[in-house]
Amino acid sequence: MTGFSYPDHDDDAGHTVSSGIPAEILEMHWARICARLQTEVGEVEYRTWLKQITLGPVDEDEVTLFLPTRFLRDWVRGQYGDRLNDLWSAEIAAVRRVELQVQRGTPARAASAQGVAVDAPVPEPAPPVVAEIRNDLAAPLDSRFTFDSFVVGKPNEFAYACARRVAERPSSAGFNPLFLYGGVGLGKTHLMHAIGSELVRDGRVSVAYMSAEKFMYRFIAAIRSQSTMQFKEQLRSVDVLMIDDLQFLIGKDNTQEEFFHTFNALVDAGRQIVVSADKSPSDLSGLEDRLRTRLGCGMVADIHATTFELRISILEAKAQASGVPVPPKVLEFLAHKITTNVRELEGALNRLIAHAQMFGRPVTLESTQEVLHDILKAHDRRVTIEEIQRKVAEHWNIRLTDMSSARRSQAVARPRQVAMYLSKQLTSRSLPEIGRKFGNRDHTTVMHAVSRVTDLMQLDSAFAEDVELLRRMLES
Ligand SMILES: Nc1ncnc2c1ncn2[C@@H]1O[C@H](COP(=O)(O)OP(=O)(O)OP(=O)(O)O)[C@@H](O)[C@H]1O
Repeated sequence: MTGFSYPDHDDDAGHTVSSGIPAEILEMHWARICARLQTEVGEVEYRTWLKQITLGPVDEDEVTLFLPTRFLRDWVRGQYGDRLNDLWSAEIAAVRRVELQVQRGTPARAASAQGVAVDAPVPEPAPPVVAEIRNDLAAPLDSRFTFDSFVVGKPNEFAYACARRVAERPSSAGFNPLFLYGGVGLGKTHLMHAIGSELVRDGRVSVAYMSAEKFMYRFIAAIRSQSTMQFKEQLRSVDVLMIDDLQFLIGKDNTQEEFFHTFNALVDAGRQIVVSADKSPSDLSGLEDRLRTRLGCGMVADIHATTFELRISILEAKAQASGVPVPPKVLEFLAHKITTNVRELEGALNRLIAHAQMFGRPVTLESTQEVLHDILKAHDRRVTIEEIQRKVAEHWNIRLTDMSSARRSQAVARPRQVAMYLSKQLTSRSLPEIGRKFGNRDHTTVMHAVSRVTDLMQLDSAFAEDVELLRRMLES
């Protein structure tokens, strides 16, 4: 498949001259790539590392990007080199290589939340870093998104099993189309790329993966260049068509219509379709009924919100892959704090790891709070006594009802005292109010709990660490 093509053009803007692509169009592509990266890695991660890239010359099949220091160049290459390649070639199919170069004078901003500057003396430009772009699909697949790197847990095991099944036996009855849906950053794209990579690796079938947005742009470009027949033929010649983020087609009636026909042609010819969206087919109310009906008649698999256990497993896997030791308490802390989205969780861990590597210091709970100060703040909320009770009960594995029960065994009484202590520390509730929330206990019981926990924390460092961890998790 090919991407956009541009007529020859004499550019007069000067700084980003390419072979035939107007400078303003290049800037538009670059802006779109930046916006995509920003969504993928999160605002903070983006501002810390990626915003410092500037667009250099674009030449035939090669894009040059500038960074202000060698450190940043190496970091961006290591963490985002493949992604930049993929995104550029998805924008302009002719692009084969992305070079990352150090250039004096490009803006060096703070590299960490603490404002540690990285604009140390800029070394002579190193030889350009060249990464090859794979050109086997409509949009290249991200080589990081494989089945092996996907961590499976209760919330995603069904979707994972369906994806594996399609990768093993595309077009099986009951699995066509495969419709994956779920909230933002929960792994839909990851699974689609994993299916694609698996099929392409075996060389069994031809696969085309693209976002619904890209599908629309290509369709419009084909109409403009009067090559819709060619576009249709190309699409209908693949064995597996994967369209990501289908909700983008809501309200785009002509593109929906085209997709519907492509869909029918492929399924009728026994080809596999994989689609992702943020909602189930029946809830995608802006899509035409007939399309929704067809989308829902294969296998529909929901990726649910992550659980604490899954977040821990994902963090463990990613920390291990990085080679930087991250203490379990830090992983627990992150998994408690960042609950919405795996992308953000991953971004936070990457930042910690980068910080540890940059300064040669181990990752600790303290450094985590410092380095992720802004992210944690964004996830902060007012803590309630109920929440404290729940977290403490979870931590020591007791029943929530024991927070207000009359049971006095130490296994129950101690966590209850900790919950009272934390309620005093973290909320503005009075002692009698706290007492009432713990089974109508007297305020003197709460006072006793506070002083008992304070004493114990001084005597027993492991206990103190547990309480401290809980406090950090709950703190706003
Ligand atoms: N179960 C998982 N195991 C490992 N990594 C995961 C898992 N789930 C998500 N991720 C990672 O989280 C990030 C976001 O995932 P992905 O882009 O697939 O989400 P998405 O559901 O497609 O989001 P969006 O709705 O924004 O398109 C990726 O880096 C992905 O590798």
